[in-house]
Amino acid sequence: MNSNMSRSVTDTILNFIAGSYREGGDGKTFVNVNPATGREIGTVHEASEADVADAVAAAKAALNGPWGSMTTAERLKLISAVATEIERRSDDFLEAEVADTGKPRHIASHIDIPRGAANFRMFADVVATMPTESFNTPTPDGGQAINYAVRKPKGVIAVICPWNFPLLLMTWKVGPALACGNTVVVKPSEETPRTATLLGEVMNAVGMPEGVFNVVHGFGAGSAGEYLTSHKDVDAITFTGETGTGQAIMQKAAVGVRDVSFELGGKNAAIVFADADLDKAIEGLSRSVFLNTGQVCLGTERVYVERPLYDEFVRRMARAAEAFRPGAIGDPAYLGPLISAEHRDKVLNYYAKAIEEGATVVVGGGIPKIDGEHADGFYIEPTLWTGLAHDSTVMREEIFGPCCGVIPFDTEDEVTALANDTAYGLCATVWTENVSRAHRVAATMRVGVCWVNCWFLRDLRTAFGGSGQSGIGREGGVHSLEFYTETANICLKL
Ligand SMILES: O=C(O)C(=O)/C=C/C=C/O
Repeated sequence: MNSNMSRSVTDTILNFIAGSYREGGDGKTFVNVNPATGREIGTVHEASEADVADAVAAAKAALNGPWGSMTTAERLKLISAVATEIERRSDDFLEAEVADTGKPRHIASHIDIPRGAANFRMFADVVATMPTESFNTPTPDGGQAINYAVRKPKGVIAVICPWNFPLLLMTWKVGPALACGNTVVVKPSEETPRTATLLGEVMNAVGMPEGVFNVVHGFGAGSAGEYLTSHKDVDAITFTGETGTGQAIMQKAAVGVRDVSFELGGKNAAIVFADADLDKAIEGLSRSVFLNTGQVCLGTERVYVERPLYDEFVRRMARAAEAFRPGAIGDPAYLGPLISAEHRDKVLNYYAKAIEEGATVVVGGGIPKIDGEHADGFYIEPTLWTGLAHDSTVMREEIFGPCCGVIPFDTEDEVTALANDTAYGLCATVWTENVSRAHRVAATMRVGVCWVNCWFLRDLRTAFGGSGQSGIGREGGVHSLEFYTETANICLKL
């Protein structure tokens, strides 16, 4: 499946069930659009309820078949082979990801695709080296017993993944799920079906038993996502996306008491103290606000700057925002499109709301004028606001676009209260050269991840996830094992 930006024909994107590609049983399809041009470039076949049932049945059969009877070493060898095959086909994954998202090629080639391979390799290592526990237990009769733990796969995992880092976020779940011996049924976002579908070719190429990895397409109510999350043979559900969708999935998971792992929305704060290294803070925050056109769950949308630095910070951040060139494909400063016209309308509504709420638009605020092939792409201006109240809608609700509001503060207590004044709790960044203050303030942030003088620096072994309405559970390193395995204790009387 090779996609290029100026395609005339459209690709056919199929479901992948029990090792084979298939159209949807109900004959339903939906269009796949390239956000950089606004043009249709594919036809996606929706999985019917029967197709989803077939996928779950194939996943269950694999658990009770060749996959379940494989030794850990054999299983991990296959997982590592998947990573190698993704790397061998990185160009195909790059084309597919860029076709679906319109994101700059350097982001997809440096972040999305390498993480696709890393997420498999990482968890093969974790499972291979992860110890369990055992205890020598003196018994009341003066004898001994041994207690030891064993980790078992949970079973069939439903993986519902988002459109902003499609391969990265799907494999961040599929990697540990398979490494721990589970099987998966993946429901990619309807906006970005390509790389998950392409991964099926990789699974077949390495000889993964059929049914271990399945992909079903669909969107909205009464479709694949709903069939999957309510299927009685799905043992657990992992999801990354908006908090509202998470709540709906959680209700489905309650039937049958299935476990969930959620990475949800955020309204991440940055705190910039007057003693911060301003070059570092501007470099880090211009990435955190504008990378992937602000479509990053870990991105920053509210910045608090200590008053003495405030004016200089706003000036420097404005320059950083102006340096981006929406729609200028091939230009190093290229800023990609938002994922869809609907999402751009949502972000534009917040741009209008900001004006209503008294914002000063320092930079941006609208749709850029773009000629030529990308005139109909879903581009938007990178935007910087001052003058917004901390409790304004724009400073409280997740926008998921290339924009942020900047607010001055005077004391450490004031700013930690402001940063924590949110129902979310995904991540935060703190910028200061004062080491004690860095540790102190980072520890007070009610988030899952706090970066100090950096952003999106990822060690895949660390605990990763959100507090409050930003999620449930932690992914990364051994933390993923808590969700993808059931630990059993065996007590043996000697
Ligand atoms: O880096 C990761 O493992 C991860 O999950 C990134 C999430 C980005 C969400 O937008």
